[in-house]
Amino acid sequence: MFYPKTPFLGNSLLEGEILKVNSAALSQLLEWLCQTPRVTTYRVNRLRTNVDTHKKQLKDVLSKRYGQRAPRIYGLADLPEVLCIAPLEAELVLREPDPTLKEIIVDTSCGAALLRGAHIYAPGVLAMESNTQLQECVNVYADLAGKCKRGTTTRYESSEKVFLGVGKVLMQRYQLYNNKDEAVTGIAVEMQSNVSGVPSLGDLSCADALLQNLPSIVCVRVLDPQPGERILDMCAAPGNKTTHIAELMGDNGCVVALDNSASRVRGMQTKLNSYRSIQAHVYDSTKAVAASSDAACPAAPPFPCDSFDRILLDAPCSGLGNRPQLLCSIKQAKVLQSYPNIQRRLLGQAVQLLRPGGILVYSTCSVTEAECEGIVAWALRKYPELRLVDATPRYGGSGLPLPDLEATQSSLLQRFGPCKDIDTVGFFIAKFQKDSK
Ligand SMILES: C[S@@+](CC[C@H](N)C(=O)[O-])C[C@H]1O[C@@H](n2cnc3c(N)ncnc32)[C@H](O)[C@@H]1O
Repeated sequence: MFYPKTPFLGNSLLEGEILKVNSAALSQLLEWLCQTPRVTTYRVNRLRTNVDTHKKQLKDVLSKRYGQRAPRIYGLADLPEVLCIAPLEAELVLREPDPTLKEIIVDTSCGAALLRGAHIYAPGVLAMESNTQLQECVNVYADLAGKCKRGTTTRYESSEKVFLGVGKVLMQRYQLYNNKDEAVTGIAVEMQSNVSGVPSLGDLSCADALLQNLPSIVCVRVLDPQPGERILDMCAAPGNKTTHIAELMGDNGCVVALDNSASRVRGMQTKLNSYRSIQAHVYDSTKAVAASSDAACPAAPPFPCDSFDRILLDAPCSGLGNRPQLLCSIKQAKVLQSYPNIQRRLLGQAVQLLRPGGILVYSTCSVTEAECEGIVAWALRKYPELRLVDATPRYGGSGLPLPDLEATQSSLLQRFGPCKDIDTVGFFIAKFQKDSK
């Protein structure tokens, strides 16, 4: 069965941008990006509930679905708010399509989500064969070639379609494609099983617990927010790290959440409203430093220099760490090359806004040297007042070596990449401290 070994379908120009110095590690990285992280993680909101109570609720859901063979739920030593769901036993993992079933085709981003346990939402369905009935089981494929037209009624033949699993149809063709006036929403196909072995449960996020990638959880732990502090989250939407910051502070202190996308800030507002410590603003963080530093610290941006105890810069990035990537949506090298520029501008503002002795965490869900270690090397050159501190708790590996980053420095960084001990998305975390004056 065909399965990609690179998300770039052999676009060597783009591949060459990813690891320019550590190019020997590239082919392993590309293949790893195409594979699915098999452990599911939820972050429990311990301001609202107890982890054991939530574990029991998850256990009930899994037992109802898988009976005696329900996958294990377990915690992690340094992250008491985390619950992990193990993958299914090997015998329960689907390998081949059932030749008696009809087919549906989904786009590659929908395909990636279903490999991580999601169901299929209506916009992701490209093709459904005629006469497919409600409740009928179908083989689900992703279209890597990008040539399947939305609404196709016949079987889509392509050497670049990838079998992903079997699902039960909840919406028929006319519901998916006949309504030209408004976008169709909701679950179109409920997955029964997939080829990755991640339980197909859909997103069980609720006010008590959030489905979140492990490195994102580790990132906020590395920031180590403390009750009563003033903390800036410079690129906050959809607010998943912001709420974690507030939870670790016991909702006691001030978390300023900025994002330059009005729609994304609107989208996270309801979630943030239940935390009294969080204030969100639509704002361009490349302009977050006030021209004059005379005034007392205002409630809204721009802010005077030295205003924050800790800053999280979870920067806009290429997103190349997301897994699985069946097909990368970035097609041009210049798009990849554009990210370090905005990352440097945001980091420059962060250094000014941080008080002496304060902590700055820089993170990306990317794996390119330029967006990760390259930014750290640049920051250490440009801002002598910054020094690296160990990015703990440590679940990922060290940073990659670069000519202008000493080995002792890269060992303080945390990079989530191909690794035998932990199977998660690609991610990068650097922790800096600003010298006390
Ligand atoms: C990686 S996402 C942040 C994810 C978020 N920290 C979380 O964990 O939920 C990057 C965000 O940066 C925002 N962004 C991009 N440029 C920005 C800018 N100049 N100022 C503020 N936010 C920006 C984007 O709108 C996007 O929401």
